[in-house]
Amino acid sequence: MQGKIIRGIAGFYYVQTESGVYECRAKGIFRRDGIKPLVGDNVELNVLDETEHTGNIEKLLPRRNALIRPAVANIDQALVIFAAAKPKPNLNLLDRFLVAMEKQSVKSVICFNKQDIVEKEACERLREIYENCGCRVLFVSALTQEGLSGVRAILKGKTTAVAGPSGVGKSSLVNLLVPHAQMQTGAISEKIDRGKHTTRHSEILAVDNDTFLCDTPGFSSLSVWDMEKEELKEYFPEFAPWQGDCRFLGCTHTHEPGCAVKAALAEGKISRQRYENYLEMYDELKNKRKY
Ligand SMILES: Nc1nc2c(ncn2[C@@H]2O[C@H](COP(=O)(O)OP(=O)(O)OP(=O)(O)O)[C@@H](O)[C@H]2O)c(=O)[nH]1
Ligand SMILES: [Zn+2]
Repeated sequence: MQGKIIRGIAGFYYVQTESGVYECRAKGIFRRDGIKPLVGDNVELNVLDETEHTGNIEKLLPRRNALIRPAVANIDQALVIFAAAKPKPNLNLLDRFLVAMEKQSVKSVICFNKQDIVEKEACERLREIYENCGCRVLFVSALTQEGLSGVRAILKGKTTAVAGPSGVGKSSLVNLLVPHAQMQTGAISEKIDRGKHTTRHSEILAVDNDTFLCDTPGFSSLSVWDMEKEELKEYFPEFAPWQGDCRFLGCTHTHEPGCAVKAALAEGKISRQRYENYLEMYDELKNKRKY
């Protein structure tokens, strides 16, 4: 039987199949291939006990991708949720997340929640900042449910990593998108009490048979990346149209004369907010060996 690992905890993997969730071990896989199964992996499993719903994972099916942070396989896209206000969106944090996803070749969709408590102008401002960043930008309200059908359409048929800082309404949105979310996680936690005391791992919620949401904890630990400072500019898609016009090959767009990215910035073609966050991250990467 085939299924998808939706949760991994204390050596057990919970595999969603057509006939429900199976609690599995994966000893053979690790011994044979040295690969640790990830949440999101599609697997071939062998049922051990049909009434107990236990099994053994026999084989990992080929992975499309495997993210390091969050540790999850076969992600199609990321939905990054911030509040348009309350809390005021930390755009520096948002840009860090977008960079982390770009680096892992995963497209992000930006979702600003709490649309109901902000003026239209505030939304427009946010839209302008992110209009050229290569991501779709959605405005929603978990309170009024405005914009929710747009989110549903984007999720349909895909496995989406959902991320966002605390207090932005992530749980409220996930509960609307997956009405049985509480039940899905509750049922598993009940079976394995220890789960409550171990560190939180990524877990996947089934919206329907081919639509999955992956709740990704650890959002604030995005400060150190494994990259050279020269690489960072690749992850700001709005720089791409101008990169080739800089005077110097390998221009970092920070201090060089004849920089076409800075010229585009001066003309308002690149968002100042985004550019400043680029500079800040660049400095951080430049200084990282000092720490
Ligand atoms: N006005 C307004 N308030 C909202 C909306 N969505 C959520 N809230 C409120 O914002 C607060 C935080 O919502 P949660 O869903 O718990 O947020 P969270 O992001 O899951 O936060 P953590 O549990 O800390 O991770 C709650 O008081 C919600 O009622 C919204 O669309 N509009
Ligand atoms: Zn340049």
